[in-house]
Amino acid sequence: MMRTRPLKVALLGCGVVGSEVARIMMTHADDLAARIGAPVELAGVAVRRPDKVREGIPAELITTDATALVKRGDIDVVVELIGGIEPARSLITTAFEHGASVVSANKALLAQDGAGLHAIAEEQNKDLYYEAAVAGAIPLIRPLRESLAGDKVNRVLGIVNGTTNFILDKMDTTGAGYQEALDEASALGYAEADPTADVEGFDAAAKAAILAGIAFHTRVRLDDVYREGMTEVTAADFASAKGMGCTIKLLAICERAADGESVTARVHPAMIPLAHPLASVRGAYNAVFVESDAAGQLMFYGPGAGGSPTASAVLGDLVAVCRNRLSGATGPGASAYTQLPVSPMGEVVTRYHISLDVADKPGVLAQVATVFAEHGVSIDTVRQQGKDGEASLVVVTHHASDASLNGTVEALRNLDTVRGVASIMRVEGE
Ligand SMILES: NC(=O)c1ccc[n+]([C@@H]2O[C@H](COP(=O)([O-])OP(=O)(O)OC[C@H]3O[C@@H](n4cnc5c(N)ncnc54)[C@H](O)[C@@H]3O)[C@@H](O)[C@H]2O)c1
Ligand SMILES: N[C@@H](CCO)C(=O)O
Ligand code: NA
Repeated sequence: MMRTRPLKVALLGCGVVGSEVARIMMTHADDLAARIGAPVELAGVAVRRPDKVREGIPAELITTDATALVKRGDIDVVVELIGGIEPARSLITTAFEHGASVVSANKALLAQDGAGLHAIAEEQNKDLYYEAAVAGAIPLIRPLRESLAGDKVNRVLGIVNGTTNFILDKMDTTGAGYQEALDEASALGYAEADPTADVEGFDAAAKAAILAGIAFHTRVRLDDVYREGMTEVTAADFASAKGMGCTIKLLAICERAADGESVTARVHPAMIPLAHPLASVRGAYNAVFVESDAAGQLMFYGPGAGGSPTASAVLGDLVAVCRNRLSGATGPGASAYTQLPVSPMGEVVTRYHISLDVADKPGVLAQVATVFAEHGVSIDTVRQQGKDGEASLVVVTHHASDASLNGTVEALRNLDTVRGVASIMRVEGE
């Protein structure tokens, strides 16, 4: 039976995502009410610029006082779409303290203080949902938190940032320049307010922290995630990748150690074979593989950024939280009981593609090979191309630890015959 008293929703932030959430709430009000079992009413919208025209949103709902809105006491659900750490954190905390549950898309905040926010939500017996925070529209948080709650996840690997995938895809397929592609991603609403978060890998690292925490039932914070952005990836790197039958993607990789005693989480550009499904993830799409004991390998794929796709995930959470309010229940809270340590990047084992500029004279190849051997890094292939007395040497290794690889590269730099290390890139997906 339909309850007639509406559930009241406060929207904080009416930008790319917030405006789409408001639009869908208005245009799909009847369907949402039928699915929830009660009408949902947009009770207030906190904005920074009140004079901006916001089609479809009654002017009397607009306020610049977000704190007063979350303190009203009659709000059932606060939807936080401001982004950033403050005032988002204080507003969410105040919302819980004044009786509301919270839906957020704020990965930066959740990666920094998810545990603290979950603790307050639990204390107040309220929900904290954030499907939109990782991989946009793709259902990923809920499958990990609920569908896979009976399985043991060992690995989560994928593309979790739409902006950088869009840029790398453009650079690879159209030869577009980095800045041109970034400007287009920003105009399309994919990039963060400060796109440094995207291109330097902070956004993907925040998502990796959230995913690793949920997947391995442990606590992983942004600072625990090894991070390299994609600003240094060049057209020459793409040419090298092509030579190897690969392309380059910015990957997030979260792994449980083989002995099960620790985990790692990392974000960096990597070469992947063109035949790998991640190679054909184009534009702002995301794709994530989850590997678990019982299920085996699962792949989640879909739009990873943009107003409308992200709003889809927010609305899904809103419906779930509203249903919980009506039934007097709360959804699953934080699960960090395993308390596994996060190992440093040096312990990660993977393959490497190293491009060196060397002198083209007898014995150089042997010298270089000796350095690899001395550091216990086994070489898979070597390709040499001469150019005017100098040569370019491309070495692809077998699996080795990041620490051994770093030691190798440092020693190579000290060889007189090595003029420079042109690029080092990890090779994944083989
Ligand atoms: N755009 C996407 O594709 C996407 C996807 C997933 C998650 N997210 C996340 O969703 C959130 C919102 O992203 P967005 O793309 O809509 O950003 P946006 O910059 O377009 O919107 C944020 C809005 O919040 C407003 N705002 C800032 N401080 C405020 C305050 N104190 N009170 C009221 N309003 C305030 C800003 O004026 C702006 O309009 C962020 O956490 C972002 O990381 C975005
Ligand atoms: N800026 C983010 C938005 C989605 O989280 C991205 O490009 O993936
Ligand atoms: Na998602």
